[in-house]
Amino acid sequence: APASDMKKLLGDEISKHNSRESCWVVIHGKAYDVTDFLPEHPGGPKVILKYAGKDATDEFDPIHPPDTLDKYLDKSKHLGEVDMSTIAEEQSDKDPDEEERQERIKEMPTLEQCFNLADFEAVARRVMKKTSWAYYSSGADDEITMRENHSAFHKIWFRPRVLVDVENIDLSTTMLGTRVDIPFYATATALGKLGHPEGEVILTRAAKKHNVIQMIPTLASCSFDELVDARQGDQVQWLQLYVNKNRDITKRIVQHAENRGCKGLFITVDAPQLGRREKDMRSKFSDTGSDVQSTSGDEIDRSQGAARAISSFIDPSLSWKDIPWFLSITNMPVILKGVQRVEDVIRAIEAGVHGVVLSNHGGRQLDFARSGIEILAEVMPVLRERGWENRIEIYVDGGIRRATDIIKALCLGAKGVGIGRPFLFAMSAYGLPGVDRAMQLLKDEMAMNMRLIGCSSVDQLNPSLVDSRGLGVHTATVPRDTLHLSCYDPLVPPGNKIT
Ligand SMILES: Cc1cc2c(cc1C)[n+](S(=O)(=O)[O-])c1c(=O)[nH]c(=O)nc-1n2C[C@H](O)[C@H](O)[C@H](O)COP(=O)(O)O
Repeated sequence: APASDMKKLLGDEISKHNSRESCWVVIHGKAYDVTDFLPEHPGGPKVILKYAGKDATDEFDPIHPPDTLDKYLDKSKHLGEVDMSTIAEEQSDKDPDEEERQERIKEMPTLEQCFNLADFEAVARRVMKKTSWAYYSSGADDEITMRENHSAFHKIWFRPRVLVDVENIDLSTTMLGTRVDIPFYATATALGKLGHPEGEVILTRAAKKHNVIQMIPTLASCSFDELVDARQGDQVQWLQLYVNKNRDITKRIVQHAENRGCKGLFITVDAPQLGRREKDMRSKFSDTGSDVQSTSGDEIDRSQGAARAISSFIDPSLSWKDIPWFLSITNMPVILKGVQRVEDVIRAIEAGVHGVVLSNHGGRQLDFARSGIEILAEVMPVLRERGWENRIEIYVDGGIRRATDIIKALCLGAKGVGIGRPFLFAMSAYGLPGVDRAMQLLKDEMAMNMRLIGCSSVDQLNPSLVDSRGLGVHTATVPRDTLHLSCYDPLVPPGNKIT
C-alpha cells in the first residue's frame, strides 16, 4: 500500500518500547528500533535510552548528519511513519539558563557592531548554548597552547617598506592549484550544528561568496553529500579525514570524496586520540556521537564530553607506513594536517605527500605543543637550506584572528592559513551573514595592512618584512622570591617606625 495509506505508528505503542530490551525512538516523524544498535552506538547506549519510546529529533540533529540512519541502521529496523499528534510533547521543564540565554539573544549587538573576529567570539560566548560554547571554545588540559597559538603572533613584528606603489592590491593566491581570493581557508571543525541548526552548509555558502576553500570535516553534523551538494559552480572543497580503524570504511570515504570532486585530502595526524578538553567534559556533553564510523560496541565514557563520544573509531595505529596506501587509493593531493616539527616535514616530503598543515589542532590536543607559526619559523629556514621550500605546500593554522596574522604567516613562508573558531563563532551568533562579515573584515584588514607594509600582492611577502626573533622565546615568569620579600625591610628613614 502507498506509504500514505500504511497505518501510522501511534505514540502509546512506541512508548512501550522504552528499555534496553526493546528500544524504539522517533526521529523526524519516523520510528526506529535501535535495540540491537545500543551497544554499537559510539556515544554509548545511555544517551539513546534517555529518549527510548520518545521523540529524539532535537537531540539527534546537531550531532548526526541526516543520512546517518539510512547509512548505519539496517532497513529492517526502520519501522515507518509515526502519527506525531499522538507523541507527547517533551515537557522540558523551564530551564532558567535557557530563559536567561534567550534574554541575552534579544540584547545581542547588531552584526554591524562587530568590527573584528574577536567581537564574534565575545557575542557567541553570551548567546550560545553552554554545551556548544564549551565544545567550540575548549582546548586541551590547561589551554596553554590554545592561548599560545594567538599570542605567538604578538612576538612577530613588521619591518614595513615605504614608497612602494600600493594603489592596486591583489590578495589572491592559489592553494593546491585552486585560485582563491585571499590566502585563508575555512578549516575542518566538527559538529557545526552545535552552533547553528543548518551546520556546515553555512560555511559552504560563505566560502563560495568569498571564493575561499572549505575543508569538510569527517565529523561534520551535515552529511558529506549535503555539503558537496551545497557547493555552487566551480567552488572547491577539501576533505579532512580521521582515519578509521576499519580501512575499508576509510577507502570508501576517500574515493567517494574524490568522485564528488574534492580537490585535497587532509589526513589529520595529530589526533590518535582526541584531547582532553575539560570545558567540554564539564558541560557533561549528554548528546550522542556524530556520524562516526564506529565498529566497536564498547561502552564510551561520555563524561569525556563530545570529543571522546564521537571519536572512538579513530585509528591510533596510523603511521608513516600507511602513507603509500593513501597515495595509492586516490589522485587527490594528500596533505598531513597536524605536523609539528621540521623532522616530520622532511619525512612528509620524502614520503611523497603534497603538503602539510603545521598545526596543533587549535590547542585541543597536546598541551604545550608549540604554535603553528612558531613551527613554521623552524621549518622554512631548514627547507630553504635544502632548496626544498617549494617541494610541498605548507599551511599553518591556530590562533589566526587578524589579517596581520595571515600576512606574518605568508612572510615566513606559508602558502595559506586555516581559520577555525572565528567562523564557528560568527556562524553561531549571526548565521551566514556573520561568516560573510567575518570573511569580509579579514579581506578589508588584509588590503589595508598589505598597503602599510608596502606590498601590492601576496607573492611579494617575504621573511625580510618581519622580525620573528622573539618567536622561540617562551618567557616563563621568574618566580618571585616571596620569602625574602616578606622579611625585606626598605631603608627606614630615621625616626620612622618599622610597621
Ligand atoms: C575549534 C575546533 C577545531 C577542530 C575541531 C572542532 C572544533 C570545535 N575538530 S575536533 O572536534 O575533532 O577537535 C576538528 C576535526 O574534526 N578534525 C580536524 O582535523 N581538526 C579539528 N579541529 C582543529 C581545526 O581544524 C584547526 O586546526 C583549529 O581550529 C585552528 O585553530 P583556530 O580554531 O584557533 O583557528
